[in-house]
Amino acid sequence: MPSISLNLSGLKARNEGADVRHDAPALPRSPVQARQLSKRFGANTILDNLDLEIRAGEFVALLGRSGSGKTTLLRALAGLDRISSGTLDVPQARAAVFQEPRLMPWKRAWRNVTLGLKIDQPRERARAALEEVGLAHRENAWPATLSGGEAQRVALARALVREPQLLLLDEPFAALDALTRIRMHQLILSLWRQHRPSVLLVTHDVDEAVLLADRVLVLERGRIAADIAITQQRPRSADAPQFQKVRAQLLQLLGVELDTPAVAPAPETPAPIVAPFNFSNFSI
Ligand SMILES: Nc1ncnc2c1ncn2[C@@H]1O[C@H](COP(=O)(O)OP(=O)(O)OP(=O)(O)O)[C@@H](O)[C@H]1O
Repeated sequence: MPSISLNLSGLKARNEGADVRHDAPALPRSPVQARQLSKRFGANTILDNLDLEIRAGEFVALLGRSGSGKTTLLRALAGLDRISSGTLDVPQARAAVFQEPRLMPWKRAWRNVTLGLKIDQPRERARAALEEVGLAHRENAWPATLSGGEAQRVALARALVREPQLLLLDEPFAALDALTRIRMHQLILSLWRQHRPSVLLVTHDVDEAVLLADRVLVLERGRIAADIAITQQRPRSADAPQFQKVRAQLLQLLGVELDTPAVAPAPETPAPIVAPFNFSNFSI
């Protein structure tokens, strides 16, 4: 699998120009391999000698408290930011979708899909990608006329048209309403099944992670603190005991106290009207 190998252990390695190579390894390798990866902003170490591997076609979700460095890691994998030290192997063919669709408002939907690409028959390719996300009929729409979900599907089509081996998703469903989010979950799973890229999904939503991923990672203090395989068959029900067990485990890892009363209030005490804790759609 073609990959760029970046050895960015400081300025020296970069200046020597020996840090980018195209590998043709004898053994099949995981498309994403990070070893001892660190990212510092000034005196702040955000990623601290982190090791990460994502196998071909694997769907991985990344959870972590706010500020734990999830986006920093995703941006490094996307090649948007340089790492401070360590090694990082990522496929050349990669694409990212963010919480905001980031469409150019002065370009029609289909032009946004192929923006920056030098390809034959761009319009046909854009149309095919838009069709995959159910938006072929909106190919001529201006971004301002699209709903939030539609705009996010255009962003997804823009990623798909690049035929990524690695698809990076940074909370792409967070700004959508609950119903649209459910539809987007179904869409992303069906696209993943069809194209089989490796996926890294950054999310705050524990349920979303358990619903979609093969593996859920928890980022803490700059490293992967937990790596949990989700073995439940898809489609997954959030009501299944298996689902609830993993959810509880992840919430505990994320430091969320589940404050459920062990004993019902005595009958003579006026019971406060409190809605039962609803695990569904719990996010951090
Ligand atoms: N360009 C930057 N310059 C300085 N500090 C930064 C920069 N980008 C991120 N940081 C810091 O790195 C830390 C991690 O940020 P990051 O956005 O990766 O966290 P996150 O886990 O994605 O957070 P959230 O869940 O709230 O989106 C934060 O303390 C942030 O302030």
